[in-house]
Amino acid sequence: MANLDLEQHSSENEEIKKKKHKKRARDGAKKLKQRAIDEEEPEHEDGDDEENKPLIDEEPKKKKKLKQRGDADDDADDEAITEEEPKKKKRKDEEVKSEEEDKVEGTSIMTNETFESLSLSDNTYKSVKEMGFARMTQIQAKAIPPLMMGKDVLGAARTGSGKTLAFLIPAAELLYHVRFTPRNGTGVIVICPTRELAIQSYGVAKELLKYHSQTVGKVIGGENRKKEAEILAKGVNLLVATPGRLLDHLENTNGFVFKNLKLFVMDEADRILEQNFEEDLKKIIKLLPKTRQTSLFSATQSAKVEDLARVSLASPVYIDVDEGRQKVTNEGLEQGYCVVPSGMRLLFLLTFLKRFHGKKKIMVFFSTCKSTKFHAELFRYIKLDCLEIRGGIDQSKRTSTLFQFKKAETGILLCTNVAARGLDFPHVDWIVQYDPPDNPTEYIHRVGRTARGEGAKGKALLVLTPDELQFIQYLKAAKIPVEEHEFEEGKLLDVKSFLEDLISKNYALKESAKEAYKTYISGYDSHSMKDVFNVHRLDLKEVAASFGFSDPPKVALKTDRGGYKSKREPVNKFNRGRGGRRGGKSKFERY
Ligand SMILES: Nc1ncnc2c1ncn2[C@@H]1O[C@H](COP(=O)(O)OP(=O)(O)OP(=O)(O)O)[C@@H](O)[C@H]1O
Repeated sequence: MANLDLEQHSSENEEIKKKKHKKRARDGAKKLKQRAIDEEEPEHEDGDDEENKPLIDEEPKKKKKLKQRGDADDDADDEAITEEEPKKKKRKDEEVKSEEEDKVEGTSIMTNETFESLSLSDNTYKSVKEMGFARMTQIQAKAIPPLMMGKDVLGAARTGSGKTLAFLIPAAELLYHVRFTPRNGTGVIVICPTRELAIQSYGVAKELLKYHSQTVGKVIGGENRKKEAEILAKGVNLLVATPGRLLDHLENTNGFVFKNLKLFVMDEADRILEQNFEEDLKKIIKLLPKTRQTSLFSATQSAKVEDLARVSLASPVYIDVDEGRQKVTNEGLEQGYCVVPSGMRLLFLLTFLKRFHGKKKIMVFFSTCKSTKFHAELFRYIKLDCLEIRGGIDQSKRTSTLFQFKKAETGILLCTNVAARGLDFPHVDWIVQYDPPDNPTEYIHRVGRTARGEGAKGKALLVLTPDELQFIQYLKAAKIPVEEHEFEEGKLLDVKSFLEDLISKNYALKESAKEAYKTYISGYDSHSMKDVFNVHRLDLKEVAASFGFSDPPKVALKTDRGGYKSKREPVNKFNRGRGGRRGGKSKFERY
């Protein structure tokens, strides 16, 4: 690798920095070390000490310029950064403000149409009312009537805009009107790409059907297959499933009655059609009764979804709520990016999380399971509480974490893309993409975990290395507004040598860091946008530093040295302006 000069340069800088911040280095390491030992140490108030000062300039560069000229309303923004008032009250004010702004701009996800106007059955209407919803979102107003008329629908609407009820309300009405009983078996199947999303949609379906006599169930990977088979044999009228487990039951569970299926729904259809599920889906569709209603929903669409729609939907109604919008992400979402040299990434993340720990609700995305695992282990070791959702964790633990983070007012969730789609965690303050997404589509889904629902607000931060900066052009081309935040290197926690020392001496952490380092590189190698994320441009010494190593560890790296091809998806009606490209086939399982 031709990085010798850079390495030398960075080590010289390191020396200068070390001297300059010698005292702070000692203090910082001491503090962190102390916290690792002493759990009882109280949290500092915002701004009380060095390490709690904002790491990044939380105002995007552009806004700052405006403010200097006196054009911007600066107080509101400053408040958002140094908020002292209770979180709930602040949210309410923000929601009211955002709703007003949305109305002016005509970009609200809400309509003035009411659920009452739909002439729903009393039992469905009662549940919707109890959920606290009176007016419909745009996708609900547009999709529910045709679905209730028995039409096939291909529906696209931005993240957090109420797609779940858009397909579940017609499903509940259908089962009610055809008087499904457990003896009739399954009348509606909803498939979801992840287990957590299936669990969540099952929860919404149960709530919606709680006054109906029809039964609701779920079959998902990682749960007890035999128990599921017994429940299916008793008759599940509305079934929520992940593709692999559904196929397994369709093929092997004798008592599973699906010959009466009336409606088949694919949530996050574009994700389901990606490589891991496409084969399963083809087999599932072959096994299901041909005369049925079908609908596909997602915030982002792909050419494959269009192809599937062409072959499996009969005269479908195409609904694209956001067509023609100037941006594809939510109004209440403030999106920024930070350029952080590879070797400083870990310190950056640690400093960021320490600042907001106990005050904000934060999701941090990593590219691989092993990297998520390592960071969770490291953070817990140094008493920075966090939760994790990723592959390789027992499903019951994943499920309890899902509900724990849903309920939490504040907290940190480290996760892979397994949490990128569809999950509805209330009031997430920050989405941090520590490892960049594979493409703009994945970016949209990740940031869609915040600013969800009517008038909600949230912030998103993308961490890029200087070599990855070109990704911003792709985001802008996909109508995703991101602005740069400056961060001050001098505000990083000066605990580099403390972490290196810790990791070199703690066997378990060291092994975990090695695995994380290895999979980070192989994951990087499997990026579909090779022009932006080129594994050959990685400086391994710097990468190693971001896993707490002073030198790259000796691990066997399985990277493709044979050159790269960019797998771009042709732009089509549904991906135009919504990411525009889809992740190519991954050689490595990234979550
Ligand atoms: N009519 C409504 N009025 C107000 N809030 C609603 C309404 N319908 C749904 N919501 C709320 O909006 C949030 C987002 O809904 P939902 O999870 O269905 O979004 P989604 O469009 O499926 O998002 P994603 O694309 O991320 O899967 C949920 O908290 C839901 O309870």
